[in-house]
Amino acid sequence: MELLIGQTHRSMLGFLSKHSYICLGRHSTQRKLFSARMGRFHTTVSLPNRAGGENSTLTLSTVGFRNKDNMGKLDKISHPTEKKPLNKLRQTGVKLISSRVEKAGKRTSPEVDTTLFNVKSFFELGLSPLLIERLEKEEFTVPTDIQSAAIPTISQKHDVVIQSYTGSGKTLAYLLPILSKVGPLRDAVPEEQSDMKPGIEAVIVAPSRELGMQIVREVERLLGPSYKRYVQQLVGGANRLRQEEALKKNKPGIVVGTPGRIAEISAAGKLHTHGCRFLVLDEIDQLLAFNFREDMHRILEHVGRRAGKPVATLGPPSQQADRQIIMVSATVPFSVIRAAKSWGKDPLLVKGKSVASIDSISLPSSENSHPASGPSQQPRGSVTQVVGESLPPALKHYYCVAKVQHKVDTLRRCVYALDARFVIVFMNHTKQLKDVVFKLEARGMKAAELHGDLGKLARSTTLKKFKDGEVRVLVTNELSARGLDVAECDLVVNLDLPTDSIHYAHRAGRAGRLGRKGNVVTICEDQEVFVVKKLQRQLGVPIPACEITEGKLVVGKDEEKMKKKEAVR
Ligand SMILES: Nc1ncnc2c1ncn2[C@@H]1O[C@H](COP(=O)(O)OP(=O)(O)OP(=O)(O)O)[C@@H](O)[C@H]1O
Repeated sequence: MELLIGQTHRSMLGFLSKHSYICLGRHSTQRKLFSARMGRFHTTVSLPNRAGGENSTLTLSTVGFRNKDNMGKLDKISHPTEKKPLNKLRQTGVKLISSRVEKAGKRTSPEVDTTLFNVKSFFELGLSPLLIERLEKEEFTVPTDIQSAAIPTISQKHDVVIQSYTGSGKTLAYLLPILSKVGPLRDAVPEEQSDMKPGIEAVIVAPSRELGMQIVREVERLLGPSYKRYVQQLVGGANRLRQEEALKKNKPGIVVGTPGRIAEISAAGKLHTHGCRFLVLDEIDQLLAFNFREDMHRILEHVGRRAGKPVATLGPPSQQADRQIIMVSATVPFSVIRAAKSWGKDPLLVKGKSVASIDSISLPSSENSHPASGPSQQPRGSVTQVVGESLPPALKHYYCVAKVQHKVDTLRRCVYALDARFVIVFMNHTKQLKDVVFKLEARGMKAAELHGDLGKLARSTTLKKFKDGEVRVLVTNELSARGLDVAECDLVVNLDLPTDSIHYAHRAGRAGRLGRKGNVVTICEDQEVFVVKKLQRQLGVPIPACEITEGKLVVGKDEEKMKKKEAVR
């Protein structure tokens, strides 16, 4: 068992405190953010954005950083309170304050003003009125932290990496600013542009069909029943001809798909994305994996590429395209930072309630030695964050020692002990899933398997049954670890150990979504306990031992006693 990421990410604990926090604005003028709740404007200092010119560089002086010495200066440019109509709200800026700044050879302590990220309604984020209406209809009222920070940043046309824990609402964080700019719910456009048929305006790439389909459903939900056809799925495993026909007939503005299928249809000349404005790479760290390399190359070369210019003449990858690139994941290793530096223009890292310049993040020397030309390498063992930050705060973690022949029974007793209703069980080998399902069903527990070898229909039927509560235990492999959103999932069980803490985090994150309570139980053999201990150290969350006694999950103080008890079973 290889656990690779611990040392490096521990050394990166202070990473965010090392780089600059800066202020953004739509134009290079001062911006005001209306806070309906506070009933006043906040002043922000602006950052030259992409629209403002490609040569504009981010320097601390151009962005008006705030430290203890210049705080007074910033305060002096505050403006009187005043209520503004909705169109003024679209001028909303995102405030980024220097956290640590070299000044006279001395570093000042971090000072991050997060007031602008504390908005209490989507209305305050400057989204289009039609989209706000749709959000209200769908009962989305309060933005999550990551949405409050990411939406204005993306609206300001910045290339971004969005990092926030699993189940924190990252999908809407990028969908809303996109739908505010393209499609039937967008902001009003100048009359001369209103008749233009723009073609594909946003390409969203996800590493699995399930995640792709889930994103499609989220877009459809936002668009409402009348405009569903504005989004088209291009996932593998589905009929390609039908997808191509739908592209021709419906002329969608947004496509969502897996790298292979998007690249395939694009190579066949059936998908025209040169004019595309947004490229979203969801679960970016997984999309950088070797198996996606060729397809990702094609996508990056073609989506939003300036028409008529061969790639070779366009210079570095970041200057080859007019698109805005948005990369998203709960876990952001250095490979993602490297990709963002290479493909983005002055990219920003939006993380929780803060925004920072990615260009100011220095990569370890081994990472710098890789040419930043594409997603060819997937450096492991380095992350820009404590992986524990990608875990929902309300999740509880335990491990339970069991002999291999008792694992399924322990699982069953664990489900009863926690009275869990929606259980996702992770295993490493597809062949063993069926056996576990068989054993659970034999003991009267409704279970089903989900893995990549099943056809698309079987996969979606199983998933639907699970979401509808017809199946209590979903036995699956790594396929379901990324992005799968079953809101009610209250228990995740690792029946096999995950390969590292990043995999642990994504598996665990299927439970405890959007602030809900949830449990993660790792069932392992005695000789595997040291791996759990290592995961615990790397994740920075307690994973105490537990046992199932008399129908209850008992958290053990005396771990040795528990191991001995299991040994005599
Ligand atoms: N502002 C909101 N109000 C209510 N529900 C929301 C809001 N934002 C998102 N949600 C819901 O929260 C759930 C989780 O969101 P989402 O799947 O985007 O999380 P995520 O951060 O992308 O997770 P992961 O990292 O696991 O992919 C979804 O069901 C989504 O519809």
